[in-house]
Amino acid sequence: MGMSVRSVRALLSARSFISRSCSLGVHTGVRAMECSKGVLFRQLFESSSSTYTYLLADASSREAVLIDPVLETVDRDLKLIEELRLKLTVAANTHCHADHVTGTGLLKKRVFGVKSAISKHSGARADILLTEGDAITFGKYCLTVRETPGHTDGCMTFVTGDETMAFTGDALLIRGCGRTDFQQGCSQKLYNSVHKKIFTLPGHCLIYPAHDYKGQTVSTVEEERKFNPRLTRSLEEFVEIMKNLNLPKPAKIDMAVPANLLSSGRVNRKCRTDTMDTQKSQWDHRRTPSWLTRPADGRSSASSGAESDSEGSSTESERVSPDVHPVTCPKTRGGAVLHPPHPQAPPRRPGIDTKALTTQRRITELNQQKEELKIELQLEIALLQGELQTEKERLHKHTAQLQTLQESKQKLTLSNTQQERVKLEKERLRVENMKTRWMERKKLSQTEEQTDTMLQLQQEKEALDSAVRAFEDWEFRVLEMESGLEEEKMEGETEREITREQHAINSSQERVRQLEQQLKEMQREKERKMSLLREEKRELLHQTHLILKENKLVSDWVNITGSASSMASLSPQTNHKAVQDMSNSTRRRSSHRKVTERPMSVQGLMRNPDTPPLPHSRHRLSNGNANANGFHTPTNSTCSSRAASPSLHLVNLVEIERKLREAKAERERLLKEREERKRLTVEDRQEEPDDPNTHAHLNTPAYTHLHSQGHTNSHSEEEPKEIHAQNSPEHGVPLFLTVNFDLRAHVENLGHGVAGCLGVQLSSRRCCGFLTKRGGRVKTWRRRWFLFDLDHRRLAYYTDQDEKKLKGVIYFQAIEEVYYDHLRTANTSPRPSLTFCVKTYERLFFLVAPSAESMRIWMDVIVTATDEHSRY
Ligand SMILES: N[C@@H](CCC(=O)N[C@@H](CSS)C(=O)NCC(=O)O)C(=O)O
Repeated sequence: MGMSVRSVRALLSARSFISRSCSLGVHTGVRAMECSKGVLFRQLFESSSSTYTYLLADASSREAVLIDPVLETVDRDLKLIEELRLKLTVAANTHCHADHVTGTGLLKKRVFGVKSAISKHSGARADILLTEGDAITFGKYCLTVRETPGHTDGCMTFVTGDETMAFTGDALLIRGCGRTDFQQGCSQKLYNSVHKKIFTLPGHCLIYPAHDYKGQTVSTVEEERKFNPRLTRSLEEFVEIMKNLNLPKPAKIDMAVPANLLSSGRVNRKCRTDTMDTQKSQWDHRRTPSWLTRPADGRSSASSGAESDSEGSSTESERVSPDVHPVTCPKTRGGAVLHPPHPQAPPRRPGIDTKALTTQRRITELNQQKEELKIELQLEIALLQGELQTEKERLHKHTAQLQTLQESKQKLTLSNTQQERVKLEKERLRVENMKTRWMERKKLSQTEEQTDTMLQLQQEKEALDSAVRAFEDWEFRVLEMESGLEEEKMEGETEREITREQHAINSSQERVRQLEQQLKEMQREKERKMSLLREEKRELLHQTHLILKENKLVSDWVNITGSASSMASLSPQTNHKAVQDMSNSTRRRSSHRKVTERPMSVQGLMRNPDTPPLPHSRHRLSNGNANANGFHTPTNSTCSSRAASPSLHLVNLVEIERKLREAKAERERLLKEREERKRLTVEDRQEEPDDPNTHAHLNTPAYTHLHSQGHTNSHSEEEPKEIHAQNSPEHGVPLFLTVNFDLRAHVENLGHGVAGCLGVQLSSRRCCGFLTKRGGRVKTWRRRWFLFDLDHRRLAYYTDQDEKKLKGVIYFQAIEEVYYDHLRTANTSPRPSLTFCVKTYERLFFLVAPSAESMRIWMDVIVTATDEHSRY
C-alpha cells in the first residue's frame, strides 16, 4: 500500500501532519475539510447512538483511516470512501464501545486489506493492537496514540502529528466525558488521563469526541480546560459528579460489548487458550506492520501484530532456526507439546516420534481451529444479532408509525363527518326556525293586510328559500361525504402513507424472519462444526494413545530383534534385492531419504500408477531399510498420511503384534537370502573373472559421482548398480540430486525465456525473486523475497532482497506438490491468474508471481525439488 515504516520521532519532528492553515484557518467546525495538498477530513454521524465516525486521508496518496466506524453506517462510509477515491487501510477504534457495534469487522470483510486497530488493553481482537506512542500512518501523515483510560481500560486518544486535532473517543466529550460506571470505568483514571494526556495538548488543538448528544460537533483543548463542567473541578469533586450521573445503561450494551470484543479481526494470541510456541511468539514480537510505527526504544511490541499472525501457522520449518533440520530436531520445531514420554518407554524412534508429533500437532491445530472457528462464528452470530436488532427496531418504528397514521385517519374521518354533521344540524335548526318564524308572520299578516308587511314577508320568504337551498346543498355534500366519496379524497394521502408503512412493515417482518432463520442456521452450523472438531480431536487423542502404545511395541520389537541399528544395518543392496517386487516409486522415495520423515500423501499414492498393492508386512520391512521404523511407509495402514481418514489410524493392537511377528520372520528370511546371494556372487566371480559386463556400471557418471564420495567402498558389489538407479532422473529422485544438475540450464531447456523474465533471477544453483505469499492462519498477502537454494535444499523466504530477515523455510523434502491454483482456492488472491500452490506435507502455500512467465519458471523450479517430478 506504499506505507512506510518510519520512526515516530522522525515523523513527529520532520513535518507537520496537517498544515496549520488547513486545520485552523479553513476548519470552522463544519464537518468537512479538504486541503488541496493536505489531509482530507470528514466528520460523519450515526444518529441512533449519536456516534461520530471520522475519516482522515492523505489527499495525495489517497490512503485513509477511519476512526470509530459504526456497523449500521458502513455502507454510507464505504460509499463516501469510494466517491472520494480513497484507499482505506486502517479502521481504528478509540475503545471497545458499549453502545453500538463497531463497523470494523464488516469493513474488513468488504474491503480487501483493511486492518483493524484497537488498544491492546481493550481485550478486543484486532489486526493491530495499539499501545502508547504508536503511530498509525496514512500516506505521509500519521495519528499518534495516547492511552487515555478511565471510561474503559483500553481508551485511546488519536492525535494528529502536528497536534492540531485530537480524537478523544469517550474519554473527553464536549463539555462532558465518558461515564465510568461499567467496563472497567474508573473516574480517577479518567481524570488523570484527560488532564495529563489531553489538556496538555496545545490550547488550539481541536477536540473531536466519539459522541455528542446535544448537537455539538467540535471543541478545543482550551475551551474544555475552561468550560468543561466536570473536568474543571478537583479530582474529588469529579469523582463525586461521576458517581451521581445516574445515566441509563446503554440500550445495546449486552450485545455490543461481546460483538466488539470479537468483531475486528484476528485473534489476540494472548487470549488463546491453546499452547503457543514461545520461540515463535518471540519471533513475532519483533514484527510490526508497516502502517504502524513504534517508538524506537522497542518497548512496545506488537503482541499480535498483523504479520505475526499472518504467518503464524507456517510449517514447522518456518519457525525453526534455519540451521535446525526439522527432522533431526522435531521438538524444537513446532512448539507442539508432546505427551511426556512414558516413564518406562524405551528411547523414541524417529518415525514414531514424527507420527506422534504429527498427531499432536494436528490436535494443537484443531484446538486453534476450534478456537478461531468459535470466535468467527460468534462474531457472525453477533453481527446477525446486531442486524436483527436493528431490523426489529425498524419494524417497531414502522409499526408505531402505522398505528399513528391509522389513529389519525380514524380521527380525521370521525372529526370531518361528525363536525360537518353537527354544523349541518345547526343549520337545519336555523333554517327551521326561520321557516317557523316566517309562517307565524305570515299568519299575522293575513289579518293586517298591510302593503309593507307583505313586502317584508316576500323578502323573508326569499331569504328562507335560499337558506333552505343552501342547507339542502350542504346536506347533500355531507351525505356524500358520509357515503365515503369525499372521505377518500381527503384521506387519500393518509392511505398512501399507511400503505407505505404496511409495505415497510411487511418487508421488515420478512427480513426479521430471514435473519432469525439465518441466526438459527448459524447457531446450528456452529454446533455442527464444533462437534465435528470435537469428534476429530477425540479421535486424534485416541490415535495418539495408540501411537504411544505402538511406540512401545516397536521398542519391544527392537528389543526382540536387536538394536535399532540392526534394521538400518541391512545393506541397501540386500534390501533392494529383497524388494524387487516393489514399485519403483516406493524405492525411489526411500532411496534418497535416509529417514522418511513424512508419509506419502494418499493423493500421491493414488496418482502414482506404479504403486502396486503390496502385502503389508513385506512392504513395511522393505521400507524399513530407509525408514528404520517400518511403520511410516506409504502403504502402512496403521499410519498413512494425515490426508487419510482418522478412522484408518484406529489400529488393532493385536494386528500390530501379529505383523511384528511377521516382520521379524521376514527379516530373518531376508538375512538368509542375503547370505545366500553373497555366497553365489563370490562363486560367480570366481568363475567369470574377466566378464566386462560385471563392472560396466561402475563407469557411469552417477556411480563415479557417488564413488568419489566414498559410497562404494563400504558396500558390496551390487550397490553401485543401485546407486546408479537412484541417481538417474528417470528413476524419480529429485532432479536436483542428479549429477551436474544445472538449474538454470534445466529451466531453459524446458523452454522458458529466463533471460527475458523480469522478477526471477536464476543461476545454476539458485532461483530468487519476489513472490506474494498468503499467510498461514490469518490470510493476509505479503510480498516476500523467495530463494530456492539447491545447496541448502530449501525454499526460504525473507522480508526483503537483502536476505537478512528470514521469515520461513520450506525444506525440499517437505514439498509434495506444485500446482497452478486453477480452482481459485486462494479466493482472496490479489492476482488469481498468477497464483500457484506449493503443497508440503504440513501446509498449502499460496504464492503469487509477478508475471505469468515468472510463475511458470517458479513452478518448474520448485518441482525439481520434489521426487514426484517424474509424474509431470
Ligand atoms: N443513551 C445511549 C447511551 C448514552 C451513554 O451512556 N453514553 C456514554 C458513551 S457511549 S458508552 C457516555 O459515556 N455518556 C456520558 C454522558 O455524560 O452522557 C444508549 O442507550 O446507547
